[in-house]
Amino acid sequence: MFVLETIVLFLLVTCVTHYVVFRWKRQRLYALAEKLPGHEGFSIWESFFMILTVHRKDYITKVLTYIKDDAKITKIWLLKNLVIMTKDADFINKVFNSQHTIDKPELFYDAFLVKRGLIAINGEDQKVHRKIFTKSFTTKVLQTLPKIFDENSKRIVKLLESKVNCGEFEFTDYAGSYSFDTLGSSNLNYSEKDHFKSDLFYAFEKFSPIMVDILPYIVVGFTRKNLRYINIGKRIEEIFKVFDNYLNEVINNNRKSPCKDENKLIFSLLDPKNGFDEEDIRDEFITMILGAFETTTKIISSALMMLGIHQNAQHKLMQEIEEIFINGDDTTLTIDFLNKFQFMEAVIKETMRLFTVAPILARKASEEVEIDGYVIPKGTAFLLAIDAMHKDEKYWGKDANLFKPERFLETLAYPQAYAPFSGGRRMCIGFRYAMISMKIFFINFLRSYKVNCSSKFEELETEMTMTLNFVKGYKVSIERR
Ligand code: HEM
Repeated sequence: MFVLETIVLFLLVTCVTHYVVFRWKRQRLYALAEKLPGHEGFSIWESFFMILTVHRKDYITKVLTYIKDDAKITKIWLLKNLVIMTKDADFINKVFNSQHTIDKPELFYDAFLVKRGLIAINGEDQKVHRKIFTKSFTTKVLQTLPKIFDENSKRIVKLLESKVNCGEFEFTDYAGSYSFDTLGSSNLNYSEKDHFKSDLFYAFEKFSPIMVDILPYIVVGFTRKNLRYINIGKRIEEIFKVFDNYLNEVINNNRKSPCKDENKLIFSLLDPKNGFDEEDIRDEFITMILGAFETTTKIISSALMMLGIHQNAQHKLMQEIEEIFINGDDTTLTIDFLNKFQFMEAVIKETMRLFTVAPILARKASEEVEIDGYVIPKGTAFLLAIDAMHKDEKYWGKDANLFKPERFLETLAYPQAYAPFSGGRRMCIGFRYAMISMKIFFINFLRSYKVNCSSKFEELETEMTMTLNFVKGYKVSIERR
């Protein structure tokens, strides 16, 4: 009996000591958090309760419902983590541009499972990786892309012939194949194979929903290693097997006939001078495809749905395309030539505003930092609600929820309220690349086909996971011009 009492007492004293030390070490965090506006009583138990009761698919949406409309920022506690949420354009831009909020919080980004990839990597390593990859996205390099993208898009346009007058079909299969091919043939040297609905294509398609599924596990401290024993972890391992097989194939091919173009990402990844180890190479390879694949695919597909629904916008865009080509312009696709398509650019920008493919971005305070008069404790995570900012009437007017590309032909009242590619030092490295690839796709596609969509704009339902998706898919029908 005495032994049992001693053990219980010992455990009790250990727990209390741990708790007291834990609280003591975080004194300043609690003191500063106290002064921040927001949800006061979100205890550890409530956080657990939310994780257990909310469907994973609605996890992010649920957290965002705590954003207070009348406050610039709203704090919540997610377990032991202090999180600040905001949809305020000025605050968001200050976070983008502060040198103390460049890092990404592991709390959310560990779910990407690519710790060494540019999307999740932090600190000095981020600067080194970003510098190395920037040379693949310079204007000089981008100028070589239109020719490659022209060929890629013409292949997809040809593939689409089988869908003419065949009713509605899922467009992301085709847009996805295009996004895949463009990256493969321009930067990653995996173009020899046709990736239309290949294993690799499907592995990437499955990867994004899985990241949301594992988010609650990551928040409570699971890693890829200990997830392995449960079903979801097994699914992850299967996907990574496909990634690894493919990467090995690419590496072996490049060893046999090494890529000589030092501006290509694959060259930088495999160049011993850059000192990337196996994990760096794998995580960057996946990051680049992940960064380019789903984003470009979803924006191309949503923009075509918008054109199918808003036939007047499609008509206006066709007029622009015809005028530019008929006016005797050089039809060699160059960046200067693409810059002439102003209405097309407006359509793409409006689509990215309404259907922000990365609806929430996150950052972490690597130091204690003052932003807009609030002192934010070191380690705080920021959830930046870009999608909500993009639809806020305060910035976009009463018609904020309507598809109106023309607004981008005028000077925006609040340009800082638009950030589909994020901002500051972590802004999308491929944003110009993406615009070139999307414009070329639309030129070749729209010169061949008219697009229709039977969905009603007001009835389109979206769901917010790591990315924003249409619940019923991206369905359009096409007819020949
Ligand atoms: C419509 C197309 C695209 C959209 C809307 C988009 C959007 C974004 C956003 C919002 C971020 C910031 C993510 C964050 O802060 O967590 C990002 C980062 C990134 N994107 Fe894109 N992206 C697009 C296309 C591309 C393409 C084509 C590539 C590559 C060729 C690419 C590669 C990356 C990479 C590597 C990052 C991480 C950058 C860093 O943290 O330093 N993206 N993208």
